[in-house]
Amino acid sequence: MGSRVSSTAWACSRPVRVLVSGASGAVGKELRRLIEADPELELAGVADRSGFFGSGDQGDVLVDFSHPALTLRCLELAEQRGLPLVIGTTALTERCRDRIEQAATRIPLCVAANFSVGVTVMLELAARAASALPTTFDIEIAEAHHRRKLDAPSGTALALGEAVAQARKQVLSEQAVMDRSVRREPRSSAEIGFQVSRGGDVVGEHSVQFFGDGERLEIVHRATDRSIFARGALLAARKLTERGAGRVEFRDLLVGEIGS
Ligand SMILES: NC(=O)C1=CN([C@@H]2O[C@H](COP(=O)(O)OP(=O)(O)OC[C@H]3O[C@@H](n4cnc5c(N)ncnc54)[C@H](OP(=O)(O)O)[C@@H]3O)[C@@H](O)[C@H]2O)C=CC1
Ligand SMILES: O=C(O)C1=N[C@H](C(=O)O)C[C@H](O)C1
Repeated sequence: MGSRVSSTAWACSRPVRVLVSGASGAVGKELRRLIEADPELELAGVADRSGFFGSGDQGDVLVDFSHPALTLRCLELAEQRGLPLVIGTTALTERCRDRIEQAATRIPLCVAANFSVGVTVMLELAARAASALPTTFDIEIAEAHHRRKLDAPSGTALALGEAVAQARKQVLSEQAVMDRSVRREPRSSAEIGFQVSRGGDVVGEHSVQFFGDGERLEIVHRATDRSIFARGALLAARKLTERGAGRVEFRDLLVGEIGS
């Protein structure tokens, strides 16, 4: 994936300059490591809690894996400078989401809760299973992450919830059950349940379970190396530098990179 030569790099015969937001974080470190190892990429500037990009940081694309407060500043900067923007940060606020819609009319944008190839395919498999199985099958989504993670359920778990809800023509917010301990009633088949585990150094695990009578179908993804997210985001970054304004889904940027 990462070894492909981007047409931008050829056309400009210089590396693609990447601004990294959240550079001191776990994914930010992976991004910096991959950029430094790739002659077609150059680290153009960094931002984290202690400082934002300077006026001298001239980039071709901005990649953000940080916190919604920093994401908002990245959206403002990208819009001001007309920079393509990749957002991996999860638990985005309504303000961020509104700003994303606004920015997408002016700059190329890719926002995904999970930049791994495996989860991108899993989202499609989960939707397919939800529409293929009878609606009597009960859906539960489970996720586990490292002890440092702030948001719950993960952005990926919520995206999986959206995928299965849409496939069943449901609205996730009306069917999501986050805490069963406050309920004293049998489960309805329309519910979509969520379970969250936090501990240790788990990179990220997600499962969608379809419980029938006498059978259970499970779709599981386990991330064991955080570089998968950074690699996917840098692929998106290169591709965005070749596109015009508008929001694009990560799965659409993978066309031609992975199987159909
Ligand atoms: N889409 C995907 O594929 C993936 C998404 N993620 C998401 O990316 C984000 C970052 O994850 P991860 O790298 O593990 O997190 P870390 O906690 O390791 O890093 C967070 C980064 O954001 C900065 N930051 C945190 N809070 C603030 C704040 N209030 N204002 C400004 N900057 C802040 C930190 O700066 P400092 O170090 O100075 O505190 C750090 O650079 C999360 O939202 C996570 O869910 C994670 C993995 C994959
Ligand atoms: O915070 C993390 O680590 C991760 N966050 C993303 C999410 O919230 O879905 C993706 C991945 O699972 C790792």
